[in-house]
Amino acid sequence: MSSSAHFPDPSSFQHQSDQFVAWLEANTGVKVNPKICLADLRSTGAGRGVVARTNIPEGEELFSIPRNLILAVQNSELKNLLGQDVDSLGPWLSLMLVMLYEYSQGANSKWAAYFQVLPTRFDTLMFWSQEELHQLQASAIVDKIGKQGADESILQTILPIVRAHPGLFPPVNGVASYEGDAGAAALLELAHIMGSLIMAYAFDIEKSETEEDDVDENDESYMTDDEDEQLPKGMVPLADLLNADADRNNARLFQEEECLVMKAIKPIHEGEEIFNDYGEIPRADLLRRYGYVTDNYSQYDVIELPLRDICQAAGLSNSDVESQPRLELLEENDVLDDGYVIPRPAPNASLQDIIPAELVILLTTLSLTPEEFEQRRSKNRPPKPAMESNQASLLFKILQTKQAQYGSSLGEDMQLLTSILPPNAPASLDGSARRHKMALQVRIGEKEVLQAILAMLEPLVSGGSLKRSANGDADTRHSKAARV
Ligand SMILES: C[S@@+](CC[C@H](N)C(=O)[O-])C[C@H]1O[C@@H](n2cnc3c(N)ncnc32)[C@H](O)[C@@H]1O
Repeated sequence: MSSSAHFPDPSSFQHQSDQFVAWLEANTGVKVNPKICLADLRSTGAGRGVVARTNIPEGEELFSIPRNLILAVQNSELKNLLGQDVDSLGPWLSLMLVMLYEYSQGANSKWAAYFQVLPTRFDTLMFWSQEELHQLQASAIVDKIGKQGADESILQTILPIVRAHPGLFPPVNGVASYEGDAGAAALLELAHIMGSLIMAYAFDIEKSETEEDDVDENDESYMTDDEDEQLPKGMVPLADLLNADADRNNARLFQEEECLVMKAIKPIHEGEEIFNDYGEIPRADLLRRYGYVTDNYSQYDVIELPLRDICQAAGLSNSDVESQPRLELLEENDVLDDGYVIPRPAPNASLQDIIPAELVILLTTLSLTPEEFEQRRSKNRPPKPAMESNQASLLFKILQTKQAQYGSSLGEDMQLLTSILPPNAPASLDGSARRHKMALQVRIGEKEVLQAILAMLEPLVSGGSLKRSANGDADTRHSKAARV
């Protein structure tokens, strides 16, 4: 979140905040602790946020939102009006459809005042131009945006429903109709706003004990994400106006039987911002899902190595399991992945701490001589994960190749970052400059991880043998090292 540019009517920013709080407090069952307030943090690039007016002790309730005020499928009239099971669309698309419906009702929606404080523009990667995405260079995050899949889901699932019920979904924002290509494009744009709000604002809503546990197993077509649970999603007013901070997290949402309650999990001092937590996510994911980065998430930065790149570095012609017996052996034994994640090494971490065992097994399998591999294959037994010089050399080569794909060095990027943002520059940049800076931060983090792992591998590589690739090319000396 940046500045005014992200909100529909920035000139009424404070007025909208006041109206939102007034609406919220007018709802039965809502409790807002007078020790907190909604603050304008646009000058720091954080949009709205919640701040403590006075000291708050640990454990104190900050606010409580009754379950019936959550913007969710179960609370919207749409499920009664549509004549089809909205829940069956899955957590993402069902909430998207409900939000489209409620947004289209304008002032008649129960959540009209809530929509007024939600942004309509985002810096999440879904909205970056090709030129802006190019700034992320070789980051694996570029392949995870899922824009095409999201477009398809919206056009194939949401658009037909909207077109079949023009009375429920009157076109908004000056659009004449959702028919034709122009109508489809308009709906796509609006649906992406709702999808992005869900991605950055929604909570997974645990069912209360009295509700039936009838969760459907549906595909999450909006996202290419990692969520495997299928809890319904909901927009929780006020709870989602808390910003997040990896180090300064001081509040948590507790899902109780009747209400969702935000509580202080640490003493909070007067004037301090109240922060939620997004978990241990790398800055690349922070950018993809939430559209911002801060340095204190750099501790969670990772480097991701696609299987394709590993196979290429090992001299395989492709990474198709069917045509590569070595991959087939691993697949059959359930130890093959599409890609491998290596975290930023903590101080004093060993290779064993950071290199996933599955990756070491892959490196070992790719380093076997043809004879060794045939032995393994005949027993259908993959090798044990042991990081020796061969594996280290192959990984070293893979990481060097990855490093070269970025197109600029860590040193060059650091210089560029300083030139973009001298120490006394304002905290918030706007538009493309802001995106450029965030892309730089992400790729700097990944290059730092690469450099750190290369340095850790160096002694094993130089003290050990030469590389031995999948085709069994020469191996000279052996040196045992870390067992992973
Ligand atoms: C759940 S909302 C929080 C409320 C939001 N600030 C607003 O004004 O609507 C999440 C969004 O807030 C912004 N955000 C959250 N934490 C932030 C932080 N520490 N610094 C800057 N922006 C932050 C990001 O744009 C993110 O997508």
